[in-house]
Amino acid sequence: MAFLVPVLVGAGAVVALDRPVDEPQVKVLEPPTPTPVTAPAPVEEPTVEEEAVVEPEVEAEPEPEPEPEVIAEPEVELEKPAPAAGRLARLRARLAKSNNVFSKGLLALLAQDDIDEDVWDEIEETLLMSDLGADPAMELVDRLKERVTVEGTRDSETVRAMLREELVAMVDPSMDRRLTATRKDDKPAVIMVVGVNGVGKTTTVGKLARVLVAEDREVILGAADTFRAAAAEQLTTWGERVGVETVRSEQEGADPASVAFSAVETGVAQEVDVVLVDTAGRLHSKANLMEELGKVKRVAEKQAPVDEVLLVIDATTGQNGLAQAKVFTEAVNVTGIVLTKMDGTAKGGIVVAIQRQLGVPVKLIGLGEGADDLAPFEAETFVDALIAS
Ligand SMILES: Nc1nc2c(ncn2[C@@H]2O[C@H](COP(=O)(O)OP(=O)(O)OP(=O)(O)O)[C@@H](O)[C@H]2O)c(=O)[nH]1
Repeated sequence: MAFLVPVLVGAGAVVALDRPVDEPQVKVLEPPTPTPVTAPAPVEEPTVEEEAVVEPEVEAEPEPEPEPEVIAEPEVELEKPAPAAGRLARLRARLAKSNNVFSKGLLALLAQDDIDEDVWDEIEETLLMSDLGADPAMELVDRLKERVTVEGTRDSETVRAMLREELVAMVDPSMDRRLTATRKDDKPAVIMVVGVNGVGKTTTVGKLARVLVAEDREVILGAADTFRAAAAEQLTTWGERVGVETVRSEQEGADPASVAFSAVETGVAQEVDVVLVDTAGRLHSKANLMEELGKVKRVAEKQAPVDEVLLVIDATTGQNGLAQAKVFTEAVNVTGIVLTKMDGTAKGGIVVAIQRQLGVPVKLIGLGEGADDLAPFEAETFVDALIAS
């Protein structure tokens, strides 16, 4: 399945820049400085008498030849991000902890000759520990029970194939996980990234910019996280590494909606493909902060429609993260989930739980702190990684 519609440039895509690399990469929003209006000085026509008293012209010293101006070309080494296609397969080893639960734990239990009720309980418990959620865990146990009865004797390959089939069905390959990242109606695609504190929003925006650059898209970043002082700097650095401009405000605590507006405005003017807007982490329990998120979206939409609102969830927070997520889906129309920190958790089942409870597909997963450790989510590749031997 293609990750982004409709153009997918494969490996080795050249990073396209629409301006020379020595231009400043940061657009800083500053109050406009009033331009003093000065009347042009009247040009006086010289009179004839005046002309008569003009001293004979002394030959002026020849002006020294100006030194040719040397423009220092800053050494901007642009990085070439890894292509997005096939990333999940390449990073599958990062799911080692989840793999331990499914492949080592679950498969061993299922491969036993006699699976009695105690073993089925243990299977269900293992599924619950992976954060699959109570209903899906029960459903899966029922499906497996049914199949084990029908299949009779089972070798480990049959069991693996059976579990794979059932898990893939639960992760649901039919969900539309494509990310809108294509211009339409002469406007850039706009993607907003939201979530609670510290889940990895800024990092995700930076990594996503690289995914898009790897696909030859032109991107603008908007640092609408005006709450955390370092966030704009962090985002700017991510952008600079791949030649992407960041629109930000130098004023701490500036109105995030106005930064988002300016970022989209810049994106429209520069005719880029995608504007990525980072927002501040906020507690789902703070109604005013959730309202602010709605405002950021509305104000940005005065320039161009927001196509995607990606909710970032830290996979290690499990079911607690789910409760937070619900509030976000009520405040803004969340179109996709980014599950971060999947490299550090055994709770791979959270993918199913989130999709079931929120009705929103997981579109991307974070598998590490490295710049290219963000992968488009693919149901089958994900399940294969979980049950790999
Ligand atoms: N291991 C791992 N760490 C990650 C991943 N994604 C992000 N992180 C780390 O999580 C930490 C927080 O990331 P940020 O991007 O600053 O989080 P944020 O949501 O923007 O934070 P606030 O703006 O304070 O809400 C950083 O140390 C990231 O490197 C991931 O997929 N795996």
